[in-house]
Amino acid sequence: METVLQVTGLSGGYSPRKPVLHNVTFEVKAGEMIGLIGLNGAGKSTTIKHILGLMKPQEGQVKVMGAELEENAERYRSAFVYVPETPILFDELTVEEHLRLTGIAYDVKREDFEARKERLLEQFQMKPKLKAFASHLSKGMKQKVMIMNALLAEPPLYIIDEPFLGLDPLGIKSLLERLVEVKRRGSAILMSSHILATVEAYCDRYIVLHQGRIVAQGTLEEIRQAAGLDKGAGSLEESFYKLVSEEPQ
Ligand SMILES: Nc1ncnc2c1ncn2[C@@H]1O[C@H](COP(=O)(O)OP(=O)(O)OP(=O)(O)O)[C@@H](O)[C@H]1O
Repeated sequence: METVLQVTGLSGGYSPRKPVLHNVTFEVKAGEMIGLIGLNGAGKSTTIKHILGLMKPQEGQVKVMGAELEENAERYRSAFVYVPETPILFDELTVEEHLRLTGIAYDVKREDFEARKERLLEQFQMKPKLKAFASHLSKGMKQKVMIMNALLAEPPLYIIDEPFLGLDPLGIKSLLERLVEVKRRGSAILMSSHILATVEAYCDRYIVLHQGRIVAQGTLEEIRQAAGLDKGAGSLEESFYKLVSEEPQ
Protein backbone atom coordinates (compact mmCIF):
# COMPACT_ATOMS: atom_id res chain seq x y z
CA MET A 1 0.00 0.00 0.00
CA GLU A 2 1.09 3.52 -0.79
CA THR A 3 2.62 5.60 2.01
CA VAL A 4 0.41 8.64 2.50
CA LEU A 5 2.13 10.22 5.49
CA GLN A 6 5.79 9.84 6.30
CA VAL A 7 7.36 11.44 9.36
CA THR A 8 11.12 10.90 9.54
CA GLY A 9 13.47 11.82 12.39
CA LEU A 10 11.23 14.69 13.41
CA SER A 11 12.49 16.87 16.22
CA GLY A 12 10.64 20.07 16.92
CA GLY A 13 8.68 22.19 19.29
CA TYR A 14 8.07 25.72 20.36
CA SER A 15 11.63 26.83 21.09
CA PRO A 16 14.85 25.71 19.36
CA ARG A 17 16.56 25.38 22.73
CA LYS A 18 13.91 23.07 24.14
CA PRO A 19 12.54 20.61 21.58
CA VAL A 20 9.33 18.82 22.54
CA LEU A 21 9.64 16.04 19.96
CA HIS A 22 12.75 13.89 19.63
CA ASN A 23 13.47 11.84 16.53
CA VAL A 24 9.86 10.88 15.81
CA THR A 25 9.58 8.45 12.89
CA PHE A 26 6.45 6.72 11.62
CA GLU A 27 4.35 6.32 8.54
CA VAL A 28 0.68 5.89 7.67
CA LYS A 29 -0.24 3.92 4.57
CA ALA A 30 -3.35 4.08 2.40
CA GLY A 31 -6.16 2.04 3.95
CA GLU A 32 -4.71 2.18 7.47
CA MET A 33 -6.03 3.73 10.66
CA ILE A 34 -3.26 4.58 13.12
CA GLY A 35 -3.83 5.49 16.76
CA LEU A 36 -1.53 8.12 18.24
CA ILE A 37 -1.65 7.77 22.01
CA GLY A 38 0.15 9.35 24.93
CA LEU A 39 -0.39 11.10 28.25
CA ASN A 40 -1.25 14.81 28.49
CA GLY A 41 1.77 16.72 27.25
CA ALA A 42 3.32 13.70 25.48
CA GLY A 43 3.55 15.65 22.22
CA LYS A 44 0.58 14.40 20.19
CA SER A 45 -0.75 17.85 19.26
CA THR A 46 2.77 19.10 18.58
CA THR A 47 3.30 16.17 16.20
CA ILE A 48 0.01 17.02 14.48
CA LYS A 49 0.96 20.72 14.19
CA HIS A 50 4.16 19.69 12.42
CA ILE A 51 2.22 17.51 10.00
CA LEU A 52 -0.24 20.32 9.31
CA GLY A 53 2.69 22.57 8.49
CA LEU A 54 1.92 24.98 11.33
CA MET A 55 5.38 24.38 12.79
CA LYS A 56 8.71 23.85 11.06
CA PRO A 57 10.78 20.79 11.99
CA GLN A 58 14.01 21.56 13.81
CA GLU A 59 15.29 18.30 12.38
CA GLY A 60 13.80 15.67 10.13
CA GLN A 61 10.96 15.93 7.68
CA VAL A 62 7.28 15.36 7.06
CA LYS A 63 6.02 14.15 3.69
CA VAL A 64 2.40 13.87 2.57
CA MET A 65 1.86 11.90 -0.65
CA GLY A 66 5.62 11.82 -1.11
CA ALA A 67 6.28 15.56 -0.97
CA GLU A 68 7.25 18.08 1.67
CA LEU A 69 5.17 21.21 2.24
CA GLU A 70 7.82 23.44 0.66
CA GLU A 71 7.88 21.38 -2.54
CA ASN A 72 4.19 21.87 -3.36
CA ALA A 73 2.12 23.58 -0.69
CA GLU A 74 -1.18 23.28 -2.52
CA ARG A 75 -0.83 19.58 -3.23
CA TYR A 76 0.38 18.94 0.32
CA ARG A 77 -2.50 20.84 1.97
CA SER A 78 -5.26 19.51 -0.26
CA ALA A 79 -4.20 15.92 0.48
CA PHE A 80 -5.52 15.99 4.05
CA VAL A 81 -8.26 17.23 6.30
CA TYR A 82 -7.81 18.00 9.96
CA VAL A 83 -10.46 17.61 12.62
CA PRO A 84 -9.28 19.46 15.74
CA GLU A 85 -10.22 18.58 19.28
CA THR A 86 -12.08 21.88 19.65
CA PRO A 87 -14.29 22.74 16.69
CA ILE A 88 -13.29 25.83 14.72
CA LEU A 89 -16.21 27.21 12.72
CA PHE A 90 -17.29 30.54 11.31
CA ASP A 91 -20.01 31.80 13.68
CA GLU A 92 -21.87 33.65 10.95
CA LEU A 93 -22.01 30.81 8.44
CA THR A 94 -24.69 28.14 8.46
CA VAL A 95 -24.06 24.40 8.48
CA GLU A 96 -24.87 24.31 4.77
CA GLU A 97 -22.47 27.17 4.01
CA HIS A 98 -19.67 25.39 5.85
CA LEU A 99 -20.24 22.29 3.75
CA ARG A 100 -20.37 24.36 0.56
CA LEU A 101 -17.11 26.10 1.46
CA THR A 102 -15.40 22.75 2.02
CA GLY A 103 -16.80 21.47 -1.28
CA ILE A 104 -15.22 24.42 -3.08
CA ALA A 105 -11.92 24.26 -1.19
CA TYR A 106 -11.51 20.54 -1.92
CA ASP A 107 -12.88 20.73 -5.47
CA VAL A 108 -15.76 18.31 -4.88
CA LYS A 109 -17.87 17.90 -8.05
CA ARG A 110 -21.41 19.32 -7.78
CA GLU A 111 -23.27 16.00 -8.04
CA ASP A 112 -20.89 14.32 -5.58
CA PHE A 113 -21.32 17.28 -3.25
CA GLU A 114 -25.12 17.00 -3.15
CA ALA A 115 -25.08 13.24 -2.63
CA ARG A 116 -22.42 13.36 0.09
CA LYS A 117 -24.09 16.29 1.83
CA GLU A 118 -27.47 14.52 2.03
CA ARG A 119 -25.88 11.33 3.27
CA LEU A 120 -23.83 13.05 5.96
CA LEU A 121 -26.77 15.10 7.21
CA GLU A 122 -28.71 11.88 7.54
CA GLN A 123 -25.90 9.92 9.20
CA PHE A 124 -25.12 12.61 11.76
CA GLN A 125 -28.75 13.56 12.44
CA MET A 126 -28.05 17.14 11.36
CA LYS A 127 -30.76 17.64 8.74
CA PRO A 128 -32.87 19.93 10.95
CA LYS A 129 -29.82 22.16 11.49
CA LEU A 130 -28.85 22.68 7.86
CA LYS A 131 -29.78 26.37 7.90
CA ALA A 132 -28.60 27.03 11.47
CA PHE A 133 -25.69 29.37 12.16
CA ALA A 134 -22.65 27.73 13.71
CA SER A 135 -22.94 30.02 16.74
CA HIS A 136 -26.40 28.53 17.43
CA LEU A 137 -25.23 24.92 17.56
CA SER A 138 -24.45 22.84 20.63
CA LYS A 139 -20.82 21.79 21.30
CA GLY A 140 -21.40 18.29 19.98
CA MET A 141 -23.20 19.60 16.90
CA LYS A 142 -20.22 21.87 16.15
CA GLN A 143 -17.96 18.83 16.38
CA LYS A 144 -20.30 16.99 14.00
CA VAL A 145 -20.04 19.85 11.49
CA MET A 146 -16.22 19.61 11.59
CA ILE A 147 -16.44 15.86 11.05
CA MET A 148 -19.01 16.18 8.24
CA ASN A 149 -16.77 18.70 6.49
CA ALA A 150 -13.83 16.31 6.73
CA LEU A 151 -15.88 13.40 5.38
CA LEU A 152 -17.30 15.54 2.57
CA ALA A 153 -13.81 16.29 1.26
CA GLU A 154 -12.83 12.59 0.96
CA PRO A 155 -9.08 13.30 0.96
CA PRO A 156 -6.29 10.68 1.00
CA LEU A 157 -5.42 11.52 4.63
CA TYR A 158 -7.53 12.29 7.71
CA ILE A 159 -5.84 13.76 10.78
CA ILE A 160 -8.21 13.57 13.70
CA ASP A 161 -7.50 14.87 17.17
CA GLU A 162 -9.59 13.40 20.02
CA PRO A 163 -12.81 13.24 18.01
CA PHE A 164 -15.12 11.56 20.52
CA LEU A 165 -15.33 14.24 23.20
CA GLY A 166 -18.67 15.98 23.08
CA LEU A 167 -20.26 13.53 20.64
CA ASP A 168 -23.33 11.61 21.78
CA PRO A 169 -23.24 7.78 21.51
CA LEU A 170 -25.03 7.86 18.17
CA GLY A 171 -22.55 10.44 16.87
CA ILE A 172 -19.60 8.29 17.99
CA LYS A 173 -21.13 5.25 16.28
CA SER A 174 -21.71 7.19 13.05
CA LEU A 175 -18.17 8.56 13.10
CA LEU A 176 -16.59 5.16 13.65
CA GLU A 177 -18.70 3.58 10.91
CA ARG A 178 -17.71 6.35 8.50
CA LEU A 179 -14.01 5.97 9.38
CA VAL A 180 -14.16 2.25 8.66
CA GLU A 181 -15.78 3.08 5.31
CA VAL A 182 -13.19 5.74 4.50
CA LYS A 183 -10.39 3.29 5.30
CA ARG A 184 -11.92 0.63 3.05
CA ARG A 185 -11.97 3.13 0.23
CA GLY A 186 -8.21 3.51 0.69
CA SER A 187 -7.78 6.69 2.71
CA ALA A 188 -5.29 6.86 5.59
CA ILE A 189 -6.28 7.98 9.08
CA LEU A 190 -4.12 9.27 11.91
CA MET A 191 -6.24 9.56 15.03
CA SER A 192 -5.19 10.77 18.43
CA SER A 193 -7.35 9.78 21.37
CA HIS A 194 -7.31 8.94 25.07
CA ILE A 195 -10.18 6.47 24.66
CA LEU A 196 -7.87 3.48 24.43
CA ALA A 197 -10.53 0.77 24.17
CA THR A 198 -11.92 2.44 21.04
CA VAL A 199 -8.43 3.04 19.63
CA GLU A 200 -7.62 -0.63 20.21
CA ALA A 201 -10.84 -1.80 18.57
CA TYR A 202 -10.60 0.35 15.45
CA CYS A 203 -6.95 1.09 14.68
CA ASP A 204 -4.64 -1.20 12.73
CA ARG A 205 -1.46 0.02 14.39
CA TYR A 206 -0.59 2.24 17.34
CA ILE A 207 2.07 4.82 18.14
CA VAL A 208 2.84 5.37 21.81
CA LEU A 209 4.36 8.76 22.42
CA HIS A 210 5.92 9.51 25.79
CA GLN A 211 7.77 12.69 26.70
CA GLY A 212 8.19 13.54 23.02
CA ARG A 213 9.60 10.16 22.00
CA ILE A 214 8.01 7.12 20.41
CA VAL A 215 8.38 4.38 23.01
CA ALA A 216 6.53 1.74 20.98
CA GLN A 217 4.75 1.41 17.67
CA GLY A 218 3.16 -1.35 15.68
CA THR A 219 0.36 -3.85 16.01
CA LEU A 220 -1.15 -4.70 19.40
CA GLU A 221 1.19 -7.68 19.59
CA GLU A 222 4.22 -5.46 18.94
CA ILE A 223 3.05 -2.96 21.55
CA ARG A 224 2.56 -5.78 24.09
CA GLN A 225 6.04 -7.03 23.33
CA ALA A 226 7.56 -3.57 23.79
CA ALA A 227 5.72 -3.31 27.12
CA GLY A 228 7.13 -6.66 28.23
CA LEU A 229 3.75 -8.41 28.31
CA ASP A 230 3.25 -12.02 27.30
CA LYS A 231 2.21 -12.87 23.75
CA GLY A 232 -1.56 -12.52 23.30
CA ALA A 233 -2.02 -11.24 26.85
CA GLY A 234 -3.08 -7.74 27.77
CA SER A 235 -5.03 -4.89 26.24
CA LEU A 236 -3.65 -1.77 24.62
CA GLU A 237 -4.48 0.06 27.84
CA GLU A 238 -2.45 -2.36 30.00
CA SER A 239 0.49 -2.15 27.60
CA PHE A 240 0.19 1.63 27.54
CA TYR A 241 0.33 1.94 31.35
CA LYS A 242 3.47 -0.19 31.42
CA LEU A 243 5.14 1.81 28.68
CA VAL A 244 4.45 5.24 30.11
CA SER A 245 5.12 4.46 33.73
CA GLU A 246 8.75 3.76 32.92
CA GLU A 247 11.23 6.59 32.48
CA PRO A 248 12.57 6.88 28.92
CA GLN A 249 16.11 5.60 28.33
N1 LIG B 1 2.08 26.83 22.55
C1 LIG B 1 2.99 26.22 23.28
N2 LIG B 1 4.11 26.87 23.69
C2 LIG B 1 5.05 26.22 24.43
N3 LIG B 1 4.98 24.93 24.81
C3 LIG B 1 3.89 24.26 24.43
C4 LIG B 1 2.84 24.84 23.65
N4 LIG B 1 1.89 23.90 23.42
C5 LIG B 1 2.31 22.78 24.03
N5 LIG B 1 3.52 22.99 24.64
C6 LIG B 1 4.30 21.99 25.39
O1 LIG B 1 4.63 20.90 24.51
C7 LIG B 1 4.57 19.67 25.21
C8 LIG B 1 3.67 18.71 24.40
O2 LIG B 1 2.35 19.26 24.37
P1 LIG B 1 1.22 18.71 23.38
O3 LIG B 1 0.16 19.76 23.34
O4 LIG B 1 1.84 18.30 22.11
O5 LIG B 1 0.73 17.43 24.20
P2 LIG B 1 -0.45 16.39 23.88
O6 LIG B 1 0.19 15.04 23.83
O7 LIG B 1 -1.22 16.84 22.72
O8 LIG B 1 -1.29 16.51 25.22
P3 LIG B 1 -2.89 16.46 25.52
O9 LIG B 1 -3.24 15.00 25.63
O10 LIG B 1 -2.97 17.13 26.85
O11 LIG B 1 -3.61 17.19 24.45
C9 LIG B 1 4.06 19.96 26.62
O12 LIG B 1 5.17 19.96 27.48
C10 LIG B 1 3.47 21.35 26.49
O13 LIG B 1 3.63 22.08 27.70
